[in-house]
Amino acid sequence: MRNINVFLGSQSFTIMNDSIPFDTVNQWLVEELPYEVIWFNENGKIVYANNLFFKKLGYRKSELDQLSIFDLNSTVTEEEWQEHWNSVQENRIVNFKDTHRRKDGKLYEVEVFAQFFSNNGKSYISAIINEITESSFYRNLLNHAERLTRVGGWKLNLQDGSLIVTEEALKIIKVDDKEELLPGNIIHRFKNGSEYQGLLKGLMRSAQAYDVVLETNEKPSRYIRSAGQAILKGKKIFKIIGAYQDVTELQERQNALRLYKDILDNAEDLVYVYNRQGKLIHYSNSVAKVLGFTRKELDNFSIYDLDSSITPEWWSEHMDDIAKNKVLRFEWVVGRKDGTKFQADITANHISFEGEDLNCAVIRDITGRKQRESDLFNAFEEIRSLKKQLEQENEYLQTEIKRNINFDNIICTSESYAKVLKEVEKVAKTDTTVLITGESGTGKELLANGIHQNSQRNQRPLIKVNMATLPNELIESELFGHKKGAFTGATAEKIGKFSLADEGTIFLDEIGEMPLELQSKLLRVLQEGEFDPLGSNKTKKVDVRVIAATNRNLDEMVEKGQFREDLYYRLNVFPIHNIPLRERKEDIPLLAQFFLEKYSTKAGKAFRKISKKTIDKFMEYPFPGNIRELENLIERAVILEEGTTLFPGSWLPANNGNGNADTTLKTFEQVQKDHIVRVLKHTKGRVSGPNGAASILGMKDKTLFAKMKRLGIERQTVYK
Ligand SMILES: Nc1ncnc2c1ncn2[C@@H]1O[C@H](COP(=O)(O)OP(=O)(O)OP(=O)(O)O)[C@@H](O)[C@H]1O
Repeated sequence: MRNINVFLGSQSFTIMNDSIPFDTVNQWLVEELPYEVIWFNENGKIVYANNLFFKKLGYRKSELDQLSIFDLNSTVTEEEWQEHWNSVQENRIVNFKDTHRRKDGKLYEVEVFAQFFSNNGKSYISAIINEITESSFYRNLLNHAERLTRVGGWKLNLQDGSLIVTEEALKIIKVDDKEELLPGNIIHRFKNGSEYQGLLKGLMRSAQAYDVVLETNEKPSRYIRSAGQAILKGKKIFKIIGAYQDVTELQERQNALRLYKDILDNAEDLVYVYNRQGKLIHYSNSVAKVLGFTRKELDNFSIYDLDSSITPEWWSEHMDDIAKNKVLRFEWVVGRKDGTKFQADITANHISFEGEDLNCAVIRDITGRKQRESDLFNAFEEIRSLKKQLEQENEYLQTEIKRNINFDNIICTSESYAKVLKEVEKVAKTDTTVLITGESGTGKELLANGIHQNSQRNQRPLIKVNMATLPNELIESELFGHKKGAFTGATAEKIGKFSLADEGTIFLDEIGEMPLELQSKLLRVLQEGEFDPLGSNKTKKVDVRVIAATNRNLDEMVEKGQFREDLYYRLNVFPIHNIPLRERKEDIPLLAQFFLEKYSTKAGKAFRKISKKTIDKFMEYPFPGNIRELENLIERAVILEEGTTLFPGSWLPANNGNGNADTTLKTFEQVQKDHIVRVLKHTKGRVSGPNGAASILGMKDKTLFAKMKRLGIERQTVYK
């Protein structure tokens, strides 16, 4: 058997000459060749044509009998055909270019390889035809594609060392001489040259293909993709071919993408990408780190695995919302694998990627921020409440200052009162509740003040409340405060005196006047240190020292059921009894001198002394209004008299010395009642003002009113 090798450009193939007529395999091969194959006999008649021939020229196979070279080439004469036959017979293979005609008359350029052969005593020409226009078109197309994709090729024949390179390959490597592309030269052009050298060796020695991206040594560097493959002849490596492609732009884009991915992955915020079905299709490293899931778990997760409260309906609406608004921002509680949760701020961005709606959610843990916000809010609330408290304390202190009460000036020379002051000194240092009893004007408030000033609470206020001067219905709100709208007229919130006195002392004057129904509330503060402001369901806690005072007999009131026994015992922990002035008369001269100096200075008078006679008068007088009465008496005298010494005058009480006999027969309350009635008669029923009964009795107006009410004295009746 003799093989005939047919070369077509760079392609080559073999047909087996002895096998005509074909065996099945060979016929199939020729039939399907990508070239037209035609056999002519000596007359130019076509005896065989393959599939491509019929397809290209437009003839049906049944028309083969009528076809000859003259149909294919209308310009050929019979003589020319004969000459051609002879030439092919002589040269065995002839190669030429020609123009052929299709059935529809259209002409096309061809390259023909004609070959002479004989079979069973008959001779034929076999022509293998290739359309030139088509192959040059492909070549052109390839050139364009090479430039477009910046791909250049090379081929190295290992047998003879010959190297073929395309122009684009030279351009990519930026050299003119193709020798520069030889393995020994090219490797120096890349940063990782030794690695590339290894790849080329592997290709040449053991046909190991490669496809890598190399970075050039230039400045700025470029990225060149290099792929190589071996062509084998049997087992022997015969040629190696390869391609270079400049992928700098692509690589830079990829580098940038990698950078973005790195940034995303290492961001503290959690980044998720979900699709419409809720599938988690991308997530940053932080998601696994913060939530505690493994990557394997997350890879198979959907939004429903991460948040069981989400339903498909909700998710679908959420995705619609994001698609409509492009960005949505909201707060959400995010759960971790271990069941713990954190407050998050979520920004959900709509992304349309390859025709799919995606939700890229950036999640920020705002637990710290929330805590700071709440701390700030609480601090603000505290400041607001402290400010209010300070304002009210200030207001209170302002009124106290206006009242001009002497805090430190306790005058004493009597032994009996010195004992009282000793008790005050002892109890002051403790936090014990003190009950000061004694008649009106004996200096109970002064003692309370002394206790507070000498206690550890003296940096905080001493808050005073007089039960007798307050209408019953206001006592509760005055003591415990009220919320806005707690009762008609409560137009604003009011902080009660107990709150104002927090960490300080409260002085509850005339405690005996406290309404029974409120006594339990006071007991609760004394025992638990807590109370509920009017109209509020929020219990307040306070740390207040209580000093109570009364001029009434609480023992008796308890017996009569007018005062709670438990409260009485709670108040009476440390009783201090203030002695009436008539029982410590030795204090009168000193007190009188003290008040003279005080009011003289105030009125701009020259008084320095009190005459012996005046003092004697004082000593005879029982002073039912106690020290306050003495003080008021001197104040009045200083206004009325002139000079440096205070002599007796009309300002002295008229009944001076007379009342003593009667008082022994009557209760003190009765004496008080008689005295008040007498003074009221004297003032013609007037209570207030400089010549009113309160002033003469040395009492505050309100105290006198309260006293009159308690003793059943009616102003009008008295006057009539
Ligand atoms: N020992 C004292 N030295 C100087 N001044 C005194 C003394 N005791 C009382 N006073 C003065 O007498 C006046 C009446 O005192 P205070 O208001 O403390 O009496 P009270 O017992 O609380 O009266 P009431 O029961 O009517 O409220 C005040 O101006 C007070 O300064």
